[in-house]
Amino acid sequence: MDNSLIIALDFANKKEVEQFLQPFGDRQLFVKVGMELYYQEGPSIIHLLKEKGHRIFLDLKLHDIPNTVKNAMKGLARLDCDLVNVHAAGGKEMMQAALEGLEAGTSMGRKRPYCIAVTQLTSTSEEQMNKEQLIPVGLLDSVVHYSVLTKEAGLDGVVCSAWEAERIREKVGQPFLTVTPGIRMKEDQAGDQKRIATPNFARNAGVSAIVVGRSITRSADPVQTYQKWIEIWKGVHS
Ligand SMILES: O=C(O)c1cc(=O)[nH]c(=O)n1[C@@H]1O[C@H](COP(=O)(O)O)[C@@H](O)[C@H]1O
Repeated sequence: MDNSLIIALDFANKKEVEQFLQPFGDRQLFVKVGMELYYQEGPSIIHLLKEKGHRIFLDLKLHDIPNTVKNAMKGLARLDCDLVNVHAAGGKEMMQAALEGLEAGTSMGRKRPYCIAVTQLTSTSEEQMNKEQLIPVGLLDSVVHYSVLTKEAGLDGVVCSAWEAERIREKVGQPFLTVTPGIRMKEDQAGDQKRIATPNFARNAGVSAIVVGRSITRSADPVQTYQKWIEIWKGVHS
């Protein structure tokens, strides 16, 4: 998992995914399938990506009562992805249930997928969190609090912004994954993301993996853009 650049395949259907991946040839990538794509294509998109040898983060952000999450995770485990996630706001019992489900659904002899929890979405600002969620603390404190809860539930790490990763490591220790979306080059549009950081910043903050969507998928030459991102992320141009 460490030092991965995960490409968010936020596309409407399988055809768009194939068009995007075609110029990458046989190159094996770490890709993320989120709700936009999974709700349209279902398990078949996972089978297709696995056949091509890609590693997969299945990002469905489960958040429901523990029993429902447990049974849903049991089914998702059978897809044999590398990484899945839940919302930490669902609580410790729900997160423990997610793990139980994953373990129950993982075939004998296989390793269960890593399971991480979303703390505060990278599209959330401190002001929004205070006013809309009525959480009366600083955003960093909320993210660290959810990270501690996630660790106590036995999960493998969190989704957070690069700004919180160092503090989480100090508080929670290792091993604990910090997977960070909201990554942008200086010249990129932030769009709906509020807590953004550059790949250089993320690397210096010691995050485990970055998630990059539109900066690569919507670029004029995705293969070249991906290559540029990889070089910066891996520190070739640092
Ligand atoms: O769980 C996620 O992957 C996720 C959590 C979060 O807090 N913020 C976030 O942006 N994401 C996902 O990461 C991707 C970011 O995409 P871009 O903003 O296009 O780079 C999207 O697929 C989001 O669904």
